[in-house]
Amino acid sequence: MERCRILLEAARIIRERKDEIATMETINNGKSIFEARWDIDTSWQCLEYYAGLAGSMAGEYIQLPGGSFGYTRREPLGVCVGIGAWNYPFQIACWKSAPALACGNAMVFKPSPFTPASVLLLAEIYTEAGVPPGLFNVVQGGAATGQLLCQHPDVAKVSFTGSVPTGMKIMEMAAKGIKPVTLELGGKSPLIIFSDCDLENVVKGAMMANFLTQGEVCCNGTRVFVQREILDEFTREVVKRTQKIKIGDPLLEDTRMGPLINRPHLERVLGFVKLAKEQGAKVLCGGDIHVPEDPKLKDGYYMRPCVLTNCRDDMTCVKEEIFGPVMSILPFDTEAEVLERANDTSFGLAAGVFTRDIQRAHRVVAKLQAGMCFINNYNVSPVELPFGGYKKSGFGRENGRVAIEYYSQLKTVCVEMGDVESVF
Ligand SMILES: NC(=O)C1=CN([C@@H]2O[C@H](COP(=O)(O)OP(=O)(O)OC[C@H]3O[C@@H](n4cnc5c(N)ncnc54)[C@H](O)[C@@H]3O)[C@@H](O)[C@H]2O)C=CC1
Repeated sequence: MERCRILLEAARIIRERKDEIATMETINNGKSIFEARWDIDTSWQCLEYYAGLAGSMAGEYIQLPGGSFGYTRREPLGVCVGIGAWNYPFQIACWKSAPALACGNAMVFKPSPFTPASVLLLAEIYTEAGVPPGLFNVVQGGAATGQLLCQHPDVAKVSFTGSVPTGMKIMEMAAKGIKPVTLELGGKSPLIIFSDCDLENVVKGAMMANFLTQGEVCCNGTRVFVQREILDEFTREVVKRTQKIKIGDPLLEDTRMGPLINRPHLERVLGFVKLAKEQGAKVLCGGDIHVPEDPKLKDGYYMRPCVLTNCRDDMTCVKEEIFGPVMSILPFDTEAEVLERANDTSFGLAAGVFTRDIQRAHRVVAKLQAGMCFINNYNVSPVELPFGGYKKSGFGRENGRVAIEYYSQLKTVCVEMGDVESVF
């Protein structure tokens, strides 16, 4: 209950300082202030959720013959390391630290060197809320710092959010110390749109699945499979709305897309668009640099969100994670065909299906190889629901009740009520 009270107080302070934290996050990452406020909301909600669970963690009592019994205790792991990506800096730190602290662990958190700032506010807030000194710590640095943390003999667990190649390295390092890991890695998720869908909702869903945080979202549904009957109508509408996205100074209220994280990443994303064209895709809009009218923004890493058509499943833009605002539209005819194509990837983070046919919706998600499936929506992230991947998108879960299992260990106690029966 003490952990609960402190986490609730931290959640209250985050709510109170929401605008300040969101502004810091926008400067940190480049996402629009509008979106940054959403991130801060899911952050304090996460603290509230685990505050609620902190006081209710319990073991099991198991009866054994002869009056003997066993019971289990859920115990903390010790010092947990959190390593974050740059796309949701504050939110990632909350999604990792809230269950870690609720379970009685300490956490050392290392943000991405591209977004070092906002997590310091979280550390300040935890201290103000009453988290004892040393229980939540921020260490700045890049890969070398991350490696030292993973290899440290006093570290009991590593929770990582980032790319697949780094995830592999983390797992290797953790293996040497037999440490459990949670890996939240990348994706190339399918969004399947059947012709019986509600078109207005589907267009909104496809935009949400592709263009939040400049498209730098791990669970984005970037392979948009559209049933052929509605292909033209959907494409027309999605292009029209994509062209209307307001790009510019992310601190302005009406901006919906800010700059990408840095120049090398912008060039990488533009490189994917160039390669897509060379491989035969057609750019229906965007995919090039955007220079805002405001002269002080002229060197910013802005690009216009891109919709690609004429795509094939073997193209690089359809196979690899771009991590930028690039949507690939892929026509399909039948349910069986689209399921096979949707699952034909080494990733498995998320998937979405839009249809008015309730039986089909559940039949399709049951067959999708993805840890997070959406029916008739996309990229909503209630903290009550577990989130995490299948296949190369990682394992372990964040959020939801199940995350408790990833930040605690189970002790079994066997109690004898009779005499010891010995064979000796
Ligand atoms: N599944 C998920 O929940 C999410 C996944 N991602 C994935 O993350 C990627 C983009 O984020 P990045 O920051 O570029 O990923 P990254 O893998 O380069 O870096 C992530 C973090 O790991 C650290 N790091 C890098 N090398 C390390 C090493 N050898 N040992 C220990 N730590 C190391 C970095 O400093 C950073 O803090 C994308 O591929 C995206 O899909 C991003 C956000 C959420």
